[in-house]
Amino acid sequence: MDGNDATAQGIVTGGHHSQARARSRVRWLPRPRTAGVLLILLCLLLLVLLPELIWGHSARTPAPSALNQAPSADHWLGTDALGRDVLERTLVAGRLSISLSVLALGIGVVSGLVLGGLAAAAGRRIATVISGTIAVLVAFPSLMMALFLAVIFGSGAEGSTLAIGFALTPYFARVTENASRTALVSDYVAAARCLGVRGPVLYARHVLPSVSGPVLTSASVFSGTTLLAFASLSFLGLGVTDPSIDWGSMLDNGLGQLYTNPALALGPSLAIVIVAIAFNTIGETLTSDRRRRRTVHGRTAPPERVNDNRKDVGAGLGPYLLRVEGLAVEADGLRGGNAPVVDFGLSLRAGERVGLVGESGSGKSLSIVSLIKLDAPGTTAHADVHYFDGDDLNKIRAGRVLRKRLAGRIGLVGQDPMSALNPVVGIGSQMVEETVVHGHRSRRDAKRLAVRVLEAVGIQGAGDRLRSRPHQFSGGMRQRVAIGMALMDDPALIVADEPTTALDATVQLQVLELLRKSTEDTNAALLLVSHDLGVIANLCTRVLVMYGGRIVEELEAGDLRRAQHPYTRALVESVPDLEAARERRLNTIPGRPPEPANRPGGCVFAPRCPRAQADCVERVPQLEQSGPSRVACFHPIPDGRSPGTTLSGPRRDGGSHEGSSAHA
Ligand SMILES: Nc1ncnc2c1ncn2[C@@H]1O[C@H](COP(=O)(O)OP(=O)(O)OP(=O)(O)O)[C@@H](O)[C@H]1O
Repeated sequence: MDGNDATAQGIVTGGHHSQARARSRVRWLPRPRTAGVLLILLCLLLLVLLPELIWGHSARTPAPSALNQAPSADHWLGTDALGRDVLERTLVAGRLSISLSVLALGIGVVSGLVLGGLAAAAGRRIATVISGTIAVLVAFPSLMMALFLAVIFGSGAEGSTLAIGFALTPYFARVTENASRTALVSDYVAAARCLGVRGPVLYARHVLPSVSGPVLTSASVFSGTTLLAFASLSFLGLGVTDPSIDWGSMLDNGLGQLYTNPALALGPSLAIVIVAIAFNTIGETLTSDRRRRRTVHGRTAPPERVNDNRKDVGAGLGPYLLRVEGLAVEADGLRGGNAPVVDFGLSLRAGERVGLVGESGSGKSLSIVSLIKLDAPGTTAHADVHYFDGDDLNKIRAGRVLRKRLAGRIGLVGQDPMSALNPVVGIGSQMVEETVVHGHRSRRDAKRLAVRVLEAVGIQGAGDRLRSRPHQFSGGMRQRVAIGMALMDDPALIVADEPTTALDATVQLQVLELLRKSTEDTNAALLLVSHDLGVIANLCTRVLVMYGGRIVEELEAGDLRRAQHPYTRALVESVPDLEAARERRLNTIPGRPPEPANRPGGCVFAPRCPRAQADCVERVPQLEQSGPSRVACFHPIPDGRSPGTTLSGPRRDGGSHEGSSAHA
């Protein structure tokens, strides 16, 4: 083990306290970016309120003594054909331009919420019609739609506001529909339904709070577009008309004299660009704040994002981060019941750590790569329900669009850090490249971040190690680097596929602690695949047990010793226990899991199961609630009892008799 490895845990833990102190010191200071946005909002507000009060009259009153003057000390942007100061008019026009944009945005948001909510919650036929209509309307460019509607609603401030507002409706409806569908399949909505909450009340109380985040984020992003749409309509003579002024109508006037008095068009053009950038900056900040949580990089997050998934579960707040139902992975020639993965389902909340365990060949790897839309070669995956972080992945076109959408939101930590890192490229370049390619940061920022991440994962002298190649690190350090790489973009989900298999026992512990700390710091969810039940029990709160391509049991990690499925129990009893009597023989499970093509009918585990009975070979048991767990077994072990029959007992089928290690 490397010195770095030996001390890394201490560094990480020690750093925690000093970070906490630093955090408490700066808790009440707004981040520079937030302060910048507040400043922008204040400026916009002043722009809406003050110029009208100060120059409202003079900006509209002709001044025959100063017609068409060029920019000067008295008139910074010159005067127009009636002698009015262009700068004053530009500032006064801001009131209508900004307030009408906000109003149109409000119309778009409210109508989108209603339409999208109906598309998600109405009966199947109505929902299909509304959803289809939204899909068609979204396909139209919003400006074309606004032009079309402006003809219907008429020109002028009112008509153009309604036209632009309703032109935005389909976009907000689409966002609302997607977010509502995610919320509607959540457990807390099911629980509310059980309590008799229905209809609009259910929607307002339990669905709307989940929808409001993405809708508000979209609204801020669309605000820039709305402003430009107003300018375009006024420019075309369909928007604000004399004596009122907005930037679009000023542009309309200015363009006629572009060659004789260019400042006339320059004023409103600059104003549109500056305010559109301001709106988009606000939108971007909201978007990134929503995605980004407090991280090991030292950036901060809202206090409510601090890891506390129990609070989340208890209060039923927020939708799942990841929800998959009916996932099947088919390989060439292996379909239906013989597909490598059949009917896999998983719901994961932000900050939650879930373990996936099962013997080799049970389908763990295929399931997780399909969960994150990285289909293994030669296989195809499809799921009935597949939501991630507010996105319905079934609705996003596979390929580049999907990849771009998921970029940086999922961090993958593989088994072998050597194969995860390019051996001929310095680790700094690899870390920087990923995040720059995702378009999330400039190269310089990414480099600074890489140093902070490496420090956080316990690499000493991180700045100097950026140029080091993977072979210059020990195995444990390489895995730390791989974890650091996965954390670079602040992912919402970390998927770790047997991350400690290639490491020795002491380094394993440090890497697991690092994963725990990283997920706690960032509130990222963790899906951990491991053969080692001890690892899973130590790190995860919930465990999914796979066998023969299916989930056979889902239980709390603390309940593993009371597992009800004979397979899970056999796995648990095969783990050495320091408290158990030394003479106690460890269990082994006879035989080995069948290949997908040779799976028996009925319960796949039946041929190796000491509790199997006639019905087990006739039907496939489905995952059903049994006490606190969900079990797919016709004859589960009653809570607290031992399986009754030795698991290394005689076999019932003609399959292989080579005893497989009972370790998963
Ligand atoms: N491309 C493929 N085509 C056909 N069968 C496949 C393909 N990939 C995997 N399989 C089969 O699917 C089953 C599940 O494989 P998977 O790699 O998901 O298992 P696993 O539980 O992750 O095993 P391990 O723990 O050894 O990684 C295996 O029997 C494997 O042989």
